[in-house]
Amino acid sequence: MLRTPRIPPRLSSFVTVGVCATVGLTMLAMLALINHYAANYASQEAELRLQQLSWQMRDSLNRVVQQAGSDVSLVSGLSQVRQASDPAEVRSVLDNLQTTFPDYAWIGMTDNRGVIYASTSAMLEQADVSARPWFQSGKEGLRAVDYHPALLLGKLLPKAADPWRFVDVAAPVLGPDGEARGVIGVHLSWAWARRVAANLLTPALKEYGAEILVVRRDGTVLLGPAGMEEKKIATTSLTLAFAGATGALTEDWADGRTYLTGYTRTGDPADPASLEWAVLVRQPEATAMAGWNTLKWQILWISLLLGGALAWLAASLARKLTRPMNQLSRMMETRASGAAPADVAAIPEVYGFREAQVLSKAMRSMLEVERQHTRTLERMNEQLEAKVAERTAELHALAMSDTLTGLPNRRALMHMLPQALKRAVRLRRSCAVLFLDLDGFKGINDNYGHDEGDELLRQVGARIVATVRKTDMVARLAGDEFVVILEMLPTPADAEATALKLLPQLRLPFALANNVVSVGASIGVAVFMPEDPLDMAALLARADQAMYQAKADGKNRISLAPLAREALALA
Ligand SMILES: Nc1nc2c(ncn2[C@@H]2O[C@H](COP(=O)(O)OP(=O)(O)OP(=O)(O)O)[C@@H](O)[C@H]2O)c(=O)[nH]1
Repeated sequence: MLRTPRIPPRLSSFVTVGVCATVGLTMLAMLALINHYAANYASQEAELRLQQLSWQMRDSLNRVVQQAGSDVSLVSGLSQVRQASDPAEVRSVLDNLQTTFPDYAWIGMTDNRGVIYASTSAMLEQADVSARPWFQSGKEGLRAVDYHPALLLGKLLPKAADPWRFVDVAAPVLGPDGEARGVIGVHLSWAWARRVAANLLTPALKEYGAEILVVRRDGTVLLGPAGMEEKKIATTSLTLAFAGATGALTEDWADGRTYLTGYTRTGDPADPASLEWAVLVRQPEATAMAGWNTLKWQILWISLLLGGALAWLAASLARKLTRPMNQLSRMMETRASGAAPADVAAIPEVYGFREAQVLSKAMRSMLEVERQHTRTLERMNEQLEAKVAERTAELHALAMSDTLTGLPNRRALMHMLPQALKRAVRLRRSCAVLFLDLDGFKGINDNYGHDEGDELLRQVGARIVATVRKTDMVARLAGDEFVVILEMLPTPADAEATALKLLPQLRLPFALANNVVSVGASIGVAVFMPEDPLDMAALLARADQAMYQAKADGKNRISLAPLAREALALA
């Protein structure tokens, strides 16, 4: 089976596809890398932001609880409190302390039995709080008591937007003798924690759905989004925070959404004056990554546009780079197909790049050399043809002429006689053949030698030519035989007249090299009439027979052959 040879792709297609594929693959690789690294980066950035926010919240909570602890320690150490004999003295100190930090909702001092001895605004004085955890733990030393709703004070304090919730800090009061005198306790309004959270959550963070949660070890949300407070949660971030870790992660929450969550823990488990809470700052993943998603689509579109532009640029560049090669290859194809350009100018001189320039120059010079060779060959061919024609003419002349006399020979006669006959028919003018044979020529040869005989033949030929008209043809057949063709005869009798004119001319003496000789001639005359058949052989035969007749009649005379129609009649 014949296999069609595979046609390789054009250089421009090859380069264009190659460059476009490279650009495309590079763009895809870049997009994949950008997608991977930038998404990771965006996610890490968001997580770090949430983690930092949780740290800020943690630090603020720790600071306030510590501050409360310091304040309680300071007050419990004051001599006015330790040696107080009048509740008013202690109350004035406590009121002063409250003014320094309005979120101290209530500060009070008990006696050893747990009865309020003095308090801010004398609120709850003489009330028994011995069962309250802050009193119980405060007797032991500086202690913090976790978030709890207000019991007794809830009714006494002014109404607030949220129900009163407290965090308590308490410390024992020792008399000058070192004996316990009671406990000082501070009820820290939870509003403070809400304010800290509100301050940390900037409008931008709120807009992107960031939320701060403060959660107790049992999972109860102390502070958080509406609807979640005082409800329990259980998340990985919560577990990690209470395990003492801090960081951020992506996790699913009970509401079915995925959040990025920063987590940390407040307080110090070894310090009873501190409070342990988990601080979680969460943001829905969709909003946290919204900026990145927008950016991703922008990058994708820009990449596509850039890729398209680059591919177009690459294709244009490839076309520009390969155009010179294409021009050259097309030109070579044209030449190879045989439709060669006329000259060197048809091969363009290309300057696209060095290789193409070198190639085009080489091709131009090759073509120039080829053109010169062709011209030389053409010239040589012309010369050869001219020489052949010359030689052919010479050979033709040689073949057609008698070497001794230079007159046309038998071959020439055979060639020209038919033409003469055709002319006679065409022009309706008769022609004639004189068949002439010298008389006594053999004797000249025998007596004076062959050279003298040759000379005689030359002079006889010349004399016949000189006697007849220039338009008449004189040929030497062989030996001492000559034939004269007479054309355009006005009448058939003119042939006889010419023969009679020849006889005396040939009888005149011939001056040879060494001798002067005289010969005669016998001439047979045959006339061709325009209506005669075109039979050259018959015409010659009639002339020949007439010549023999002249010989037979005594030589040195003419003999007229019968006309063709007469000869036919005789036959
Ligand atoms: N010198 C010379 N002689 C030739 C040439 N060709 C033929 N001859 C001679 O010419 C002679 C011709 O013979 P013939 O025509 O019989 O001789 P002739 O003496 O003319 O006889 P008739 O015709 O009967 O008068 C022969 O002796 C040939 O040898 C030639 O080229 N040169």
